[in-house]
Amino acid sequence: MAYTKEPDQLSIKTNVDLLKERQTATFDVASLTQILDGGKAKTRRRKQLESLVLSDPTLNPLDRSVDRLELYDRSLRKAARVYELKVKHNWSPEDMKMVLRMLNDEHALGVHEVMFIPCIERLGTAAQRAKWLPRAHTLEIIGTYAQTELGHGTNLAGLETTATYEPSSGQFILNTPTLSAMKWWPGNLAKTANHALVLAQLWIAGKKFGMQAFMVQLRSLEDHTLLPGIETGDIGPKMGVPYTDNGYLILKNVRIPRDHMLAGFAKVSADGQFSKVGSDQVNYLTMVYVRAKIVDWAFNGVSEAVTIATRYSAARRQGSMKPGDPEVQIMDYMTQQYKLFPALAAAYALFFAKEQIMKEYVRVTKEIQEDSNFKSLPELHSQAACLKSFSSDSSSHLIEVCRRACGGHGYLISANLSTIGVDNVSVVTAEGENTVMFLQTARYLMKSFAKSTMGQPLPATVQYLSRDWSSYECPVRSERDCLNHNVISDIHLKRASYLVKRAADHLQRRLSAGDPQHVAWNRASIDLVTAAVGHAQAFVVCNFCTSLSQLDADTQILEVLSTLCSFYGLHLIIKHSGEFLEAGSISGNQLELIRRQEQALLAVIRPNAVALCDAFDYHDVTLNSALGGYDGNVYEELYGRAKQCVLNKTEVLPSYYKHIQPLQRRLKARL
Ligand SMILES: CCCCCCCC/C=C\CCCCCCCCCCCCCCCC(=O)SCCNC(=O)CCNC(=O)[C@H](O)C(C)(C)COP(=O)(O)OP(=O)(O)OC[C@H]1O[C@@H](n2cnc3c(N)ncnc32)[C@H](O)[C@@H]1OP(=O)(O)O
Ligand SMILES: Cc1cc2nc3c(=O)[nH]c(=O)nc-3n(C[C@H](O)[C@H](O)[C@H](O)COP(=O)(O)OP(=O)(O)OC[C@H]3O[C@@H](n4cnc5c(N)ncnc54)[C@H](O)[C@@H]3O)c2cc1C
Repeated sequence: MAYTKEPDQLSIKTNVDLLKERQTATFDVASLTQILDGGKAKTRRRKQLESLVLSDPTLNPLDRSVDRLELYDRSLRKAARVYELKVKHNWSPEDMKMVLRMLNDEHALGVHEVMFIPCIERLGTAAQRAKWLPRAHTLEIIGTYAQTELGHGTNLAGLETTATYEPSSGQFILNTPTLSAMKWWPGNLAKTANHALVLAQLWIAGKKFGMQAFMVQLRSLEDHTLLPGIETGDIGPKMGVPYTDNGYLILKNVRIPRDHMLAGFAKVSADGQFSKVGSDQVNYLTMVYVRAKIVDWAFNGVSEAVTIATRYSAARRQGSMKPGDPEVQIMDYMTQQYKLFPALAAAYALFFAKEQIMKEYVRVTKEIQEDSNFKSLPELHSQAACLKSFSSDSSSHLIEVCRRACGGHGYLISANLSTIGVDNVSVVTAEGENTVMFLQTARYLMKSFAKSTMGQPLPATVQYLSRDWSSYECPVRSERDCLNHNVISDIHLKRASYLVKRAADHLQRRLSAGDPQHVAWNRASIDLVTAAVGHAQAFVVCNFCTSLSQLDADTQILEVLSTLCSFYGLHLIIKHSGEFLEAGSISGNQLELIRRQEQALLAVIRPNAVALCDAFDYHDVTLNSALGGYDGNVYEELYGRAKQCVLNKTEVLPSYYKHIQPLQRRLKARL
């Protein structure tokens, strides 16, 4: 099977059409891969890890169509193996990131890795970090992040789990007071974790002090049995991520010591005095981190899906343009290019967006942790919220477009597009439901807009709101003008600024009509979400342009990416043309020029499409797709995998002897 081979060794057998596609590339794929990896040394390191990890028999992906228990067992086996290798080879956090990405079909310990550990790192004191992190890194303690409850996920103020401080014993007593207060959803909670960071309302002497994070041991470290007062279980099968044991948790008078409240920013003294440093929202920092990570996962999802669909579209021939002519590669159809290339462009746009938001996250958390400076937190929250939502909305849509672009074969599990899609769609809801997150950004935009009208300075991401747009005139006069990145950026910023003002005006109109603030907010919320989406798109497009202007790459790579960037910006304008026209960003004539240029760019992108996917450098094992292998031998692969299907294990199945043969005999006997 091709998925056990090194892609580099496959060129002799490669599908001829794919080979030709690679010959038309105008840039050096390996150099672009190095840029995407963050440098030559990182590519080399990733390749080293790849040959170690992906040739490991325990970690080799298998068909997913097995039962839940087997899936859980297999993914835990893989996770255990990853940790064994991590300790053996002393992998750095950067190495772990690469390994998780190459094994992206299963993350049995995902919440431990992505939420539990980061939460201790961000919200714990130095002593707490020293106490728990080494044990977490060696899996002596396996943790979950238990925040969401049956009754409340979005509205954190509504969480009902209580942690009541008792000065006489110096302990917190944790309780689940109602059915709706039971924790519901946390990954790794049901069966895997032996500890949980439980987010609960802190009560001291009858007074509530808001949500805090408490370290609670759930299971014995000897035999993994549940401790007294703890009830957990799995919440049942889900649409995707079947390998994760998302769980429920009921706490009955569970006592923990005072130093088990994460106290980096809030403390309870022995006699029950509560004190805090900086913003209340600092407890939400782990969520900001995961939202930034989700931009990265969205990038992974789209880049994988588009690699599969593009290679398949090069290898697949069906129909001819002119009757009697040989059949064409399906990628020759313009409509097919119009499915694939927006996804390809979005993948690169999201790559640069995730780089930027992660950089900001590191900068701002450093300011918070080292200088107790919370100044940039609101802007970071606003950006993480809208980018999380925009990227996961885009990836869910585009992965499905890629699946459909593969016709009937795209519907097979062996194409792996359904799995990539259904896993990816979970992050539309997880870590802050997208509409709710867009509304958080809108809240920041409304405040920023108000500041701009008062002439106050604004942070970088919203500075465009302070610009005087009254003299703006879109300079597009020809199709060629449409390629200019400054022009494209301005068109997007003008539209975003209009949508923010439109939402602010709506809000003000409601308030002037006498609506209380919360009523006005709800009535204006559709426009508010639209404004946040426009803001996110403008950011992603401008950031793509700026990132390219700063990129250290050869001219061929810059040229190809520049085309892709223009296409992405123009495509979004076409998709939301009504808003751009209404905003006065462009005129009707300019819209027509943009449409022509957008479509003309498909032919410019086409020769590099396969190479741009190759540059993501996904190993065949990681893609695990019969349609998306590097060698493009799609039919051999489909047939090979079909032969492995459990129904094909015997020529005649026992079910035939059980159900059909006796019936046939009975029916025949009646005649
Ligand atoms: C899920 C499976 C993933 C599969 C991935 C598939 C793809 C894989 C591909 C590649 C893989 C690569 C390897 C990766 C390995 C993967 C492992 C996966 C495992 C981990 C997955 C974990 C995912 C999910 C986990 C969770 O869901 S945890 C729970 C998350 N919960 C939420 O997000 C709750 C949402 N609600 C809120 O955030 C808030 O309550 C609210 C809605 C923002 C409202 O806040 P509040 O009640 O305080 O009210 P407001 O009045 O609105 O706000 C008051 C002020 O506070 C400001 N604010 C709010 N939030 C924040 C914040 N976070 N930071 C800073 N400031 C904040 C707000 O702006 C207000 O400010 P003001 O100045 O205006 O007053
Ligand atoms: C795969 C997966 C993994 C998860 N992992 C974890 C985990 O590890 N730990 C954990 O604690 N949680 C986890 N969760 C829970 C997740 O964080 C919540 O489901 C999520 O935050 C959404 O909250 P909710 O379910 O309460 O949705 P709701 O808030 O009930 O959303 C339902 C609808 O109501 C709308 N809505 C709600 N509030 C508003 C508002 N204020 N304004 C406008 N519209 C609104 C939403 O837009 C949505 O359309 C996970 C969820 C999933 C799906």
